[in-house]
Amino acid sequence: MDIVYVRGLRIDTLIGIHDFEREHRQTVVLDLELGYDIRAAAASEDITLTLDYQAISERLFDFVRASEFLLVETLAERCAELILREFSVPWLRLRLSKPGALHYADDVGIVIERGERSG
Ligand SMILES: Nc1nc2c(c(=O)[nH]1)N=C([C@H](O)[C@@H](O)CO)CN2
Repeated sequence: MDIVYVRGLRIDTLIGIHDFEREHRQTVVLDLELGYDIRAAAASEDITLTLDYQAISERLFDFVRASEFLLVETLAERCAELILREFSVPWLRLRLSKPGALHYADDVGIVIERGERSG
């Protein structure tokens, strides 16, 4: 299985468990690895036969900036569900980073894998 990836997708959103986080937007950063067989697209040059990373990025941008979750776990899971459902992706690895969360840490976040990875 080949991988189509997006790295460093920055989106401002409301996320966090503390009161101050419910009033001030923060930046989250998404890194995506999406499993797909890209051979048909490579043979035909037909974008409809692969994953359009621009379409996926723009859809996630709209979803995340409108969200107001408490936990990074919840946002990551909802993003993964959306990609699997709307873009027929069989497998993905998603890293959700919240770089401004802790002033004494460079970055915090979560990495999840969903779906079935074959070949
Ligand atoms: N596993 C998690 N731990 C914490 C989260 C989270 O979303 N998942 N969130 C917070 C706070 O919102 C922090 O990001 C800001 O102070 C703490 N722990």
